[in-house]
Formats: sequence, C-alpha cells, structure tokens
Amino acid sequence: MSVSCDMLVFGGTGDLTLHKLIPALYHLHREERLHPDVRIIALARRELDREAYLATAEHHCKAQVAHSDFRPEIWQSFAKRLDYFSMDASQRDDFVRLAHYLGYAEGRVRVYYLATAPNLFEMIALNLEATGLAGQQTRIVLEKPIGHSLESALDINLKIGRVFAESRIYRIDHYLGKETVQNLMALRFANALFEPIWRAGHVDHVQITVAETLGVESRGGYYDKAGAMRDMLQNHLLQLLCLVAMEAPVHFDADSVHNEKVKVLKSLKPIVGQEVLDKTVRGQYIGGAVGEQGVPAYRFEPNVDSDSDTETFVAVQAELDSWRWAGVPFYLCTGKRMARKCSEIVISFRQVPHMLFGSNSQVNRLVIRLQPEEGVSLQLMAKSPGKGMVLEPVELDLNLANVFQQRRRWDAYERLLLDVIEGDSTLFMRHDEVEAAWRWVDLILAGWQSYYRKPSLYPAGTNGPEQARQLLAGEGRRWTV
Ligand SMILES: NC(=O)C1=CN([C@@H]2O[C@H](COP(=O)(O)OP(=O)(O)OC[C@H]3O[C@@H](n4cnc5c(N)ncnc54)[C@H](OP(=O)(O)O)[C@@H]3O)[C@@H](O)[C@H]2O)C=CC1
Ligand SMILES: O=C1O[C@H](COP(=O)(O)O)[C@@H](O)[C@H](O)[C@H]1O
Repeated sequence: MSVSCDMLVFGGTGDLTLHKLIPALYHLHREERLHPDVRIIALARRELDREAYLATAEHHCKAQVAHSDFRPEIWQSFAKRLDYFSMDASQRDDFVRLAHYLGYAEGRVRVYYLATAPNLFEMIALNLEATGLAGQQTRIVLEKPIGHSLESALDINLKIGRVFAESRIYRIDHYLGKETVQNLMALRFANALFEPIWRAGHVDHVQITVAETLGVESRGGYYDKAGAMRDMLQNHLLQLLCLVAMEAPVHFDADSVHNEKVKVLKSLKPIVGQEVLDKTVRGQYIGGAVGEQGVPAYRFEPNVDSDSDTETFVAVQAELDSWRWAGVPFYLCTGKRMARKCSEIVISFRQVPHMLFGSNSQVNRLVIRLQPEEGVSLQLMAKSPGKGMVLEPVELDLNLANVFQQRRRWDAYERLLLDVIEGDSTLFMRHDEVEAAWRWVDLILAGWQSYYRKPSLYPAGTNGPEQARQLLAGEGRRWTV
C-alpha cells in the first residue's frame, strides 16, 4: 500500500488528465494500490462544480479503460477521492484560496502534477511558494517537453529549482514507464548473455522507431509550434537511446541511473550546419489513407497553419563518441500518420566473418517491441529441413502478454504516478539529461533553419519520405519497420 498524499493536477480538464491520468489513477484505486487517504484534486480555470467534473471524468475514464475493468461501484468509490477546484494558475489570490481549501496538514505529502503548457510552470511554482504551499513534503511533476530549446529548458529548470529541490522535481517522460522499456533494462542487466556483444565490434547499427498512425488530433495548436523533433525525438526517442546505450548503473536508484543516461546524452556527436542534409530527414504528411480511412494533409488539421513547415516525421542518424559505441550508427525515426503503429528497437548485429554455407546468411537481429504488442524476438539463421545446408531466418519469439497472461499490463502513467507518490524518481529525467538532450537537438534545429526549412512531403499512411529510406540505403542498410 502506497503513502497517503494529496495529488493536485493542474490542467485537470485537459486532454492528458482526462485521457491518461484519471484512468491511471482509477486503475491504481481499483487494484488497491492507493492509500485510502489519497485525495485527487483537479484544477483548471473552467467554472465547474464537483458533480459536473465527476461526470466528465467518468465519461472519459469509461471510454479509456477496458470494458471489463470499468465497474460503476468501483468508479463511485474512486470518485470519493476526486474533487475539482476552479482557479487561474496565474492569479496569486487563487492560490490563497487553494491554501484555505487544502487546510493545514503537517507532514502530509503533496504532489503537484503540472499537466499544463510549460509557460505556466514557473508561475505555478512561484505562486505555490508565495502561499506557503511548497514545503519540504511537496513534489512537483513536470510534463514533457521541458521547454522548446536549451535556453528555455535551462530557464525552467533554474526557476523551478529555486522553489523545489532537484530531489522533489519529477520530469516525466511516459516512455520510461512503459513495461517493455523497463524490460529492456532487465534484458540487458539481468542476463549475462548480451553484455559481451552489446558494443561496437559486434553491433552493426541500432534502429529506434516510434511510428504512429494518429495525426495531431486536437493538439494542432501545440504541435504546430513543436513538431516531431521537440514532441517526440528530444525526449522519448533519446530516452530509449539512453537505455540501449548506457553502461550498467552501479545501483538501480535514481542518481545511478541518471548518471549513466547523462553520459550517453553528452556523448552524442553534434550534427552541425549542413550535416543536417546528410544525417537528418524532416517530413510532413499530405493527404492519404491510414488503413481504409482517408485523412487530410497536416496543413488542413485544426489549428495548424495552412503554410506550416512543421515536421510530422523525423529521422536522424546519430552517433555516440564513446568507447563502447564509436562508429555504430543509431537511426532514430518517428512520425505521425505512418502506415502502421509500431514502436520498436532493433539491434542489428554484424554479419558472420566467413560465409560457410553460401552467401544467403542474414544478420542476427534482436527486436524489442514496445507497442502495440510487447515482446522480444531474436532473429537467427537455421537450416531448413531436407537435404543440403539451405538456411532460413527464424525467430525466437517472446510475447510478453502471453508469458504473463494472468497479469494486466500497466499503463505507463500508472507506474509513474505511483513512483511519484512513493518518492522514487528513478524512471524520471534529471535536469542535466533534459539539458544535454536539448543541447544536441538545438544544433539540428539550427541547421534546419539554415539549410532545411521545407520538410519533404509524404502521403499519410506510408512509411515517411523517400529520403528516409535513402538515409540507410546509402550505407547498405534498410529500415526494419
Ligand atoms: N495530451 C497528451 O497526450 C500529452 C500531453 N503532454 C503535455 O502535457 C501538457 C498538457 O497537455 P494537454 O492536456 O494536451 O493540454 P490541454 O490544452 O488539453 O489542457 C490544458 C489544461 O490547462 C488548463 N489551463 C490553461 N491555462 C490555465 C490557467 N491559467 N490556470 C489553470 N489552468 C489552466 C486548461 O483548462 P482551462 O482552460 O479550463 O483553464 C486545461 O485543463 C502539455 O505540456 C503537453 O505538452 C505530454 C504528453 C502527452
Ligand atoms: O508524448 C507524446 O506521446 C504520444 C505517443 O505516446 P504513445 O504512448 O501513444 O506511444 C504522441 O502521440 C504525442 O504527440 C506526444 O506528445
């Protein structure tokens, strides 16, 4: 049973809260992971009474969780924890009201979850401090992306850091809460098998792909200023890269894990100036079809500029200047409105040094599938039955859902919310990780400004622009997704 706390969710009427946070908290409640005294208070400007908020929250929660997991009596008991407080986070007086509402509760843990746009982060922190709501027992959760550049991230980190000690700041990247992402650490550090070959010399290259079929949905206003680089690659994909490339931490605790991740980010070889033309691809979808469904071009999405040059696809050939990984390309790729939803990490090993059975031998690949199905498969060469040494690629396939059949797969936010309540920041990002990631990304963004303003177009429902295929083909490789 976890610790008792008040969880205050700023942005309580927003997309993230209604689609992800409330359903995650509902599941934690349903599985009795929350202390009976945990209270959840949603905060936003909209004038709503508690009943109206509960009705909205129930509607969304029901739509998000599996039919068999949503039970009215469980919702009723969960709803007893829930309240709504209407306030404007830019108004100090509203925080005074909030302090009265919360009352004095010495020693009680308070979690402030900032599910709002980042431009409110500083104001919320300052207002909490000014009204005596930022004491030692409080924690603050910041949603990604932290800022939109190195400069803005430094500014946020500095200003939040003046109010909250680093140990009380939880910078969330929900990919770190995904089961298979944690399984990647188990695979690497709980098995002796792969470690000796997990390095240059044995690994030819690594691919990290997060392909979505979704477009920008209702988030066009935000996305058009962000693009795939800031929305996905700067955080989710670089965090995945860290887990693939990092050295084994000394302990499985926050500082040890963050120390190793930051070393990886600092070893990213800068991509400067015109290099963006050879090492990166920016794309934007035009109209097309995803499955059977016709979908409009990005520029016709709601709240998107009709002349927008924002990228909805990005591919980058990254390299790490480190002893373990020198010379091994890491191909990172993410896009919206792609042919199919698929997130996976592929470690491609080198070819055998001598082709004993002819030239049809394919390289071994370790594929870590994050979604939609979670699993790990190892592609090997085997002899096909019959006469002669005819080889065929086969798979050792581990489907995690089948192996752990009896157990529901937790959503990333469930795990991460529980970690915040329990005060464990291992699966969050420390300030220097975020900054190191921006330092590298900012150079690419600057290169794009000078040399690559117009994204390459790709029809929705395809695998991105042709240039992405060429990024690997030029090196005699191909995307596996
Ligand atoms: N949606 C998603 O799937 C994901 C979102 N994120 C990040 O999470 C954050 C929130 O995203 P999302 O939920 O999509 O955004 P939304 O625009 O849907 O929600 C914003 C929320 O902030 C509230 N708000 C805005 N201004 C104020 C204010 N002055 N005082 C109090 N509340 C305010 C809004 O309510 P009201 O207008 O009533 O005040 C609303 O509840 C963003 O930083 C986003 O990048 C990260 C990962 C995924
Ligand atoms: O953070 C974000 O992630 C989602 C993709 O998350 P997933 O868990 O569904 O893979 C992405 O759609 C969104 O644009 C981005 O802000």
